[in-house]
Amino acid sequence: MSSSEEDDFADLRRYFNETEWSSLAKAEKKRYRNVRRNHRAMLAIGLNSPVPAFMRKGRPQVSEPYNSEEDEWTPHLKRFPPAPRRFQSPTSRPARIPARRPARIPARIPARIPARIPARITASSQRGLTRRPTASTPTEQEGGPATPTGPPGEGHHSPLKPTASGRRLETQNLDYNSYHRGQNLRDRSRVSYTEEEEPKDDHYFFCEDCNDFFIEECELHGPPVFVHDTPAPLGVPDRAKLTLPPGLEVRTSGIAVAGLGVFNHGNTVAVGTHYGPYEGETTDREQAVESGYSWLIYKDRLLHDYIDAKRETHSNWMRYVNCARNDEEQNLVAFQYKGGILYRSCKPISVGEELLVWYGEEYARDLGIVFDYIWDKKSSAKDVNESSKFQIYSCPGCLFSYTSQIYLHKHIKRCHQEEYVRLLGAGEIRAESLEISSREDILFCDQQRAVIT
Ligand SMILES: C[S@@+](CC[C@H](N)C(=O)[O-])C[C@H]1O[C@@H](n2cnc3c(N)ncnc32)[C@H](O)[C@@H]1O
Repeated sequence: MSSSEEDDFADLRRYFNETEWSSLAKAEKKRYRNVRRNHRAMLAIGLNSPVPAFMRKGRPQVSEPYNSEEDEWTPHLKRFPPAPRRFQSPTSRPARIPARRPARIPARIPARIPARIPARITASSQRGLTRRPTASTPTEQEGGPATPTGPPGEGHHSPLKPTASGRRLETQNLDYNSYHRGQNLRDRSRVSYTEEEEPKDDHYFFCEDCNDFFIEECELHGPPVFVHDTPAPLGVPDRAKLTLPPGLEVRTSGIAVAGLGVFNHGNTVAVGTHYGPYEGETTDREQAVESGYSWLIYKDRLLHDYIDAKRETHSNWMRYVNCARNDEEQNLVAFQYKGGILYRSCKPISVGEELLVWYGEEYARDLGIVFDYIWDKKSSAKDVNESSKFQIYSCPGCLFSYTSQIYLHKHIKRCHQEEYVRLLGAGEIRAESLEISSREDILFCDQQRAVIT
């Protein structure tokens, strides 16, 4: 890059003033350009890429040059939470899936899951952390370090981990422990950091248009739009339905086996519309795991609550929102805001369309929810009528279900040997079509036997 190109920072003018820019070394300027280019490239191909710290609005102005390790952690930059995660295609997961463990609670949550408890409990991906210089002595609680030696937060979690706000605590700890600071050969003063929970790490909204966080209002699009619940006294029968905001209704879901769901019957819901908070009773882990209606709410790194909407008398309409089975279907994102769970529309929701949020892969799996493993754009469920055409093929031996019979048969072949042999004998399965390719994401269940290939 020529020096005039280097000095022309029009592309990065949003993020630096002239003084800051001129104080940067050539390599640092190049690096910021690369970071921005990579971030955009990842977004362009549909990957979840947290907005690099220097590109976030509201970053504090600095009086010294930016640290070139900013992408990992820059002490003088305030850290902002990573972008909320969206539906993650099951095909992006490793082919082999751990057997189901009944005690797991999904953090219905992407980690914010909007992280769910392996039964719909998840951690908030909208978590940001700051650190302050101090000595660090790791202590253990819930299997994780109280004062992790490495930085958590954005940019360091695998984008393939399940959670939009639904990351599991174990995953977080793993990330802390496995984090290694990049080597920097340049002179710099070294300090050791103890992690300090940024007190307002769930005080951010996210603008779907700018792909950026904001606190009170987005610079370009203003304050967040909220649709409020209809007030209803706590404890009255059917309270959850009474709280439905105007324009929404509860009726049989377009997903064949899902029970009730929430539909838009008012005007088209614009992108960036907020609902919530999710209402329910604070409960313990055991009950949350059993419920099917709980979210995990992070209070700080080590403490969390479980909010359970099982009782219709003590919850709101959000308990009826079902889980999207694929990217196309998802029109709501769950995230943690000020200690509660909000849903935000991530695409326009037409009249007649069902509201569908992503619970987090693990939680959904624990609930036996069907994913579209062989998602075909041509037959995508764009509306309720189409989605109700889905044929569900359920495994007689476990909870897993598929939208393709051949995938169900492959699952039976893999996990339920006796049933497989029986179906073969009865002529209900034809062995020749059941080769399992390494690219196929066939679920293992806890009744898994020998793998027959
Ligand atoms: C939070 S509740 C949603 C409301 C629920 N449908 C009802 O009638 O009360 C979660 C439960 O709905 C069902 N569910 C949600 N999404 C589903 C999906 N995509 N496929 C199948 N069942 C689903 C599961 O039984 C799950 O335990």
